[in-house]
Amino acid sequence: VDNVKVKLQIWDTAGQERFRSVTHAYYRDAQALLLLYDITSKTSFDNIRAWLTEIHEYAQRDIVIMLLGNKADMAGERAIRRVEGENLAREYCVPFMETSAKTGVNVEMAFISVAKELKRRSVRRPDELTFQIHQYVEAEEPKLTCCSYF
Ligand SMILES: Nc1nc2c(ncn2[C@@H]2O[C@H](COP(=O)(O)OP(=O)(O)OP(=O)(O)O)[C@@H](O)[C@H]2O)c(=O)[nH]1
Repeated sequence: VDNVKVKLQIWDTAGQERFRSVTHAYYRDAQALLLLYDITSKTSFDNIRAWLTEIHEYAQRDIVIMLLGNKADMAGERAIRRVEGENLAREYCVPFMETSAKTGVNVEMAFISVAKELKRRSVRRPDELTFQIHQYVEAEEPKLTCCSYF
């Protein structure tokens, strides 16, 4: 990323409620979290609030979080409007985008955004323009604004 090597070790944790007690161990020391819901599933969207509350409690305070509405390729079966994802993200002050693991849309963008933000936090030169994940994502997703939940 911008001539700096950023190595990501990616863990895919179980989203199901019955594994909730063990997932703390996975993200307790994580530097970044991609929190996904399925745009065709209201239940998965509704679960995001519980995840965000839990992350707030157990994760590192300066964790980089990104909310992703996945299965964007299934717009015909959409249960959650894009604006609902945007509003939730705004409420918790996290960047948001819709992705598709099937078509790949925004997948690279999501990882690059996180990598850039992690790089910004670890490498700071006085003359360097400060990268801000929200500004970077907002350039792509102009409707986002930020507050300070995390
Ligand atoms: N059409 C479509 N299907 C997807 C997409 N992403 C995942 N799927 C499908 O959705 C199903 C569930 O995907 P998983 O990756 O197992 O979901 P998960 O959230 O990791 O599941 P848990 O680990 O149980 O929490 C699989 O059948 C995937 O092929 C997507 O972007 N588009």
